[in-house]
Amino acid sequence: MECKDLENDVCELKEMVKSQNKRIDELIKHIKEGCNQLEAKELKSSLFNMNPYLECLDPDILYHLNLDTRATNFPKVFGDVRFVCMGGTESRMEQFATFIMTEIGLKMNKAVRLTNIAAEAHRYSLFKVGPVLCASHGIGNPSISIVLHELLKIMHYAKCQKPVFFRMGTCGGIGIEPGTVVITSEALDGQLRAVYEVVIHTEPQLRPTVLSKDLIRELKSLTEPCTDGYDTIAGKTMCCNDFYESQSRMDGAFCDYKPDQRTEFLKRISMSGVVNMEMESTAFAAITHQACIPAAVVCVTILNRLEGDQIEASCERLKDWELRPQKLIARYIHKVLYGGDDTDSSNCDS
Ligand SMILES: O=P(O)(O)O[C@H]1O[C@H](CO)[C@@H](O)[C@H]1O
Ligand SMILES: O=c1cc[nH]c(=O)[nH]1
Repeated sequence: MECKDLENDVCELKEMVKSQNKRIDELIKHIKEGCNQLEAKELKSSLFNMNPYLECLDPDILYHLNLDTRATNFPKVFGDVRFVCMGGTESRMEQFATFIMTEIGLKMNKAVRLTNIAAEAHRYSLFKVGPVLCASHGIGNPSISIVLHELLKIMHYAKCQKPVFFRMGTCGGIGIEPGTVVITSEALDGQLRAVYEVVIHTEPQLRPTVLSKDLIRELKSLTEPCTDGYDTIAGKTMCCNDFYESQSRMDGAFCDYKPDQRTEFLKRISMSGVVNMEMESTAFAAITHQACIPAAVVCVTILNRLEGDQIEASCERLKDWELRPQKLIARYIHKVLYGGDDTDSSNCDS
């Protein structure tokens, strides 16, 4: 390489570092200041269809997160949140919070651990890293729906602008290599309907499960097939209300069907485009859609259900696989924060 080329490269690199540092400084300033109080007074959150009776509550107690609107200044503490990342377990979300901190250029003393804001409630975990809020949601639609209600109220009270929600999970793959990452294109319930059923006053209400097509496209564009070393695909997800019978496993405590019925079921759903099964995507998609929040579900397959029911991968392998959805979502967040991208999409039109 010529000296001149080298000099040019160094100059370019210096410029890049300078501009990144500037963005990081802006980010830190924004976090330190929280929401400008004056601005916050005039602003409303960008969420739609919120409960009109919330205005009557003073305080509103977010019981499962150990937060209340009188004790916490929501705009100040949560006003800068732009990304809400959710996953089943507390340890995954703490790990992601620590990972995303480095990814977005924030630092913490190595001897210090992130604080779980919701620890005292002993239900879910909640970690805040600058504009990223990380929450665990437990197992199943009822569990994720409770924490989603409370997270949406946080966004609403904090007057958050255009937050984007992600679920990063594990799942059973249907006919795909374990370790594959699946971005959900459609979230279907156990009857293959693109709805989330909520029974209110004994009547079932069917709410559409709509995920952001823009976000799916954007996430797909951030995969690096040649260097990632695994596939990332988009496909339909079946959301089941149970891990065993609803997912047609033969290894639950009860089993009223025969192996050939299991095979027929898995092949049938595979033929209809289902590539994976998990347990929260319909509630996640419907609830975020109801508030017009763009959202995406990214799960790693930890077994191929056409080959068995038991999860036989080692703990090390599972840990490594769990990182895959996290890396993709981190790339998205990094791009939005530093790539000059705009998250200006809502989840109401598709
Ligand atoms: O890995 P998480 O996010 O918990 O997701 C999947 O794993 C759990 C079952 O083991 C269900 O919650 C399912 O949706
Ligand atoms: O098979 C699986 C694996 C993870 N999560 C599920 O719900 N099912």
